[in-house]
Amino acid sequence: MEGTSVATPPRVSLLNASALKCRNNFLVRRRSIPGYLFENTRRNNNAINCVLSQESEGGASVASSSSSSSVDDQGIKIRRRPTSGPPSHAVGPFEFRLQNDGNTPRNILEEIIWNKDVEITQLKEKKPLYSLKKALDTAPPVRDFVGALRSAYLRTGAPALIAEVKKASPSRGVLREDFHPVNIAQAYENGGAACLSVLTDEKYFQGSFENLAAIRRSGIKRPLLCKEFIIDAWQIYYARTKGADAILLIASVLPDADINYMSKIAKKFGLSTLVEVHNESEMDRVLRIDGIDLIGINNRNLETFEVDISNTKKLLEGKRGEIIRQKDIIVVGESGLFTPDDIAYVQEAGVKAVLVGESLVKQSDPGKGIADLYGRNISS
Ligand SMILES: O=C(O)c1ccccc1NCC(=O)[C@H](O)[C@H](O)COP(=O)(O)O
Repeated sequence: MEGTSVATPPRVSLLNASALKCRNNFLVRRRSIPGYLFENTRRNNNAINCVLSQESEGGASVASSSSSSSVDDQGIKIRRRPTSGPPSHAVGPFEFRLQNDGNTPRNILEEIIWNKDVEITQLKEKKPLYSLKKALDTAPPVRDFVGALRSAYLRTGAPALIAEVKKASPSRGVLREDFHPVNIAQAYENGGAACLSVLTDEKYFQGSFENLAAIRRSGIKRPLLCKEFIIDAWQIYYARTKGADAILLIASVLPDADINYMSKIAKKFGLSTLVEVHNESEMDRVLRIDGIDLIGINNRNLETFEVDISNTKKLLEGKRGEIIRQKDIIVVGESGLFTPDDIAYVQEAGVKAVLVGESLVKQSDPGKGIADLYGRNISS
């Protein structure tokens, strides 16, 4: 049934309906965001979420964004959710899914985001924003993620290491069977990692928010990046309740207005925001967003899984590199880093930090893996 187009009834987006509701009974103002949200959310939980969703749908953005381009101009190819009708239909014992329709993810990243959309909707039902307030008030203090990277870079003269606690991934399958996140985190800290990245997505990476919380509770001193696919501001609050010190925003998924707004929410909590790009267009977008001080260049194409560390060099050349230096932005080289030559290559390109998962987590002694990766001991 390749390419078969099936007429589907026009779908009244629930979002639009709630947005109307939102406008009728709720004026959204941006004062102290977290406090404001709690002050009003009890009465209008959906209203806040509808505004966030409205922004994420590229609707009228409430948060001011320094980028004036529309969502369409931003070249974002990842669709937030299926575009029409049910994802598939069953005939007797068989389930049919039309090819090339709006309901089949075009790549793994889009599949992850569509799954995340459903997952977060269900989580928000169970734990509405106002219910997180007590957990937020008792969360462990935030640690300076960017400050730790800067200190490590100055101490060692090499790119600071963000070591990733990752059991599995879509591109590489299970990386480590005997996966004990706290032990791995401890080995990373002993080996000289400046910060840690903890995968919290369960379905595609076998991670969890409980891993993040357990590492935070264990006494590990290194700041923690919650490696989650963020599509809704609620996830920022939830990550903080689990002890996150930094969050990840992916430019190929989020419009500028969402990156702008969500990074401001993060800043309200003292969290750092790592904004991840993969190509020149995404880099140019992010460089126009005020207040971004940490940019990750992913050498892995999250749609094709192709990994090429020259991508880091490409995105730091010329004017882009100049702007980054002028704005004192820390750039993190991410993915596909296995040897001292790889580290030297991205450092030469201009990164001051690297994010490394596979080449470390697969080691029987991940701490020793760090010394092998750098060609020397970088622990303090
Ligand atoms: O790694 C994947 O297969 C993947 C697929 C879709 C979205 C994200 C994915 N990985 C996240 C990362 O970018 C890596 O975990 C991180 O950069 C570390 O990469 P590596 O050192 O190559 O494990």
